[in-house]
Amino acid sequence: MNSSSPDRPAVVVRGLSAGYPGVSALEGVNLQLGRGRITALVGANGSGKSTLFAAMLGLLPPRTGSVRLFGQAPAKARRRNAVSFVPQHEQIDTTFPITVEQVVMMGRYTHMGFIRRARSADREAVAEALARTGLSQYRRRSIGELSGGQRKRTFVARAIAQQAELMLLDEPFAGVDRSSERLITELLHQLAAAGTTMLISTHHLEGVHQLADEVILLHRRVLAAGAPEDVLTDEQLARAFGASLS
Ligand SMILES: Nc1ncnc2c1ncn2[C@@H]1O[C@H](COP(=O)(O)OP(=O)(O)OP(=O)(O)O)[C@@H](O)[C@H]1O
Repeated sequence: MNSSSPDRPAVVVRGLSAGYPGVSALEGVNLQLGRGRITALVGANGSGKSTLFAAMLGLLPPRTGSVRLFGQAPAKARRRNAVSFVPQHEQIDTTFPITVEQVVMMGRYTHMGFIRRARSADREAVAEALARTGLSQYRRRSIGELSGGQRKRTFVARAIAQQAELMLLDEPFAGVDRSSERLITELLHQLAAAGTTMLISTHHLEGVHQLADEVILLHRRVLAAGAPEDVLTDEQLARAFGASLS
């Protein structure tokens, strides 16, 4: 069985420790994500969720341990367009003069050559992603003129247009209205049914049972992982949200 076998996990993280000068954000993290599965990443503020995404994207080198995406190092997996990322709201510069359609087209850059000329397949993928996220009529709008939910949908549309096998979503439900939340949840289920693997960080615990096949409870280390009903118990949540990070 090679690393591209459908039976192999999409993501394998082993003994991962990572952080910043003077900060140990992740310690000895082990996890696996099954192909076509939706996994929710749950943890208190500062528990290391965004750091885990950065390590999985190859943006933060491990201090110890390893991350393998489809058997490859993150940078290599990204070069072959296997990973897309939906950032947190705060990571987006809304003053940048760029339209919804241009943001979504960015999801196609890795499909284009060095010159980045959009072909009909790129334009079709962008039009489809805009339609699936209900944004077709906003395509010429600047992202600074959108509501929080519309802006989040724009970045989900960019990830859809990229057609990657693995999607990482950092707080896709933060600051979005109920209708955007329902639309995004439904879309993520459709993508998973088509084989996309997803890791989704969320503070929105009530929605996790409807959203995810599995949950990882993070508190610098993995406190628990498994089915939502096994992981989201009062006792485990108290450990994750009640404990200090020292
Ligand atoms: N660029 C950075 N430089 C220094 N410390 C950082 C940096 N980014 C995060 N940290 C620290 O690393 C730890 C983990 O932060 P991280 O952002 O990964 O947590 P999080 O679970 O995503 O939090 P939140 O839910 O608030 O987004 C925290 O102690 C945080 O203060």
